[in-house]
Amino acid sequence: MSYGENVTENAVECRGVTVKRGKHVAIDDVDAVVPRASITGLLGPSGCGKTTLMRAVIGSQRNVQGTVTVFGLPAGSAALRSRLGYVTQAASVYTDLSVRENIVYFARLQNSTANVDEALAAVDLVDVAGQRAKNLSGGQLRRVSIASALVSRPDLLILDEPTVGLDPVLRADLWQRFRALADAGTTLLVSSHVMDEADHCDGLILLRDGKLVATTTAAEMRNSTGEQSLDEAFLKIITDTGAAA
Ligand SMILES: Nc1ncnc2c1ncn2[C@@H]1O[C@H](COP(=O)(O)OP(=O)(O)OP(=O)(O)O)[C@@H](O)[C@H]1O
Repeated sequence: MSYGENVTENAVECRGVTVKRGKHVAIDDVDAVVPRASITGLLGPSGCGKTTLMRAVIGSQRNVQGTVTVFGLPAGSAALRSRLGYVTQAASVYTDLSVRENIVYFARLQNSTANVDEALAAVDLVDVAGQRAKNLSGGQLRRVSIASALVSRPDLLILDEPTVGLDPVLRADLWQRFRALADAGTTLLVSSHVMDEADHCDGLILLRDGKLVATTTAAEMRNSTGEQSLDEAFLKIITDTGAAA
């Protein structure tokens, strides 16, 4: 049985989702689910539609056909706003403010600053909380963005390429933190164009050219193809499924 087929408690369900951006079909009839309290990787080459699908889940994407439900409600419902955190590829950080002030700002938008320390600790920013954001490294800035989303304690955290450009140590550290969040009950949907990141995910949604290639796991990718390298396994899967055409 494929990953997710028998899960009743899905955080996200996409059925027959198609998104046209201009004349281009960015997402083409995609069915996929994101189980609760787990890490789902949304993987595929650059331009395959990862951001578009995430925006459909957030409810910010126009021209979405098919159905996208989040915690049983239509994507974009007002009742979902406080339950979702979305971290885009571009860091959304006020560089003139300190790290803590950034997090407090986003906390105030949610009417509660109760979780500021918790959010800073979750991404290991406590030691630099007083520093101006403009003096931070790229990896630290990325973590400020994540903390800004975490401060509202979202049930579903959507992260668009959070590890891109980070060194291997920082990448591993971030994945550990994502795992801790999932273990504590948060659902994570994480995009990446790096197949190796599949090993950190409980389940995978593989996309290519807007089409669903497979819903699977890293272990299943290796087993079904006999390839140890996930890049090679992905290539074999798209060849075998005809998605390479
Ligand atoms: N505003 C837009 N108008 C028309 N087409 C767009 C627009 N934004 C994106 N696209 C196209 O939609 C497709 C999917 O883009 P999307 O950003 O979702 O892919 P992605 O997998 O997230 O890529 P990346 O990893 O490079 O961010 C691409 O072919 C892209 O060129």
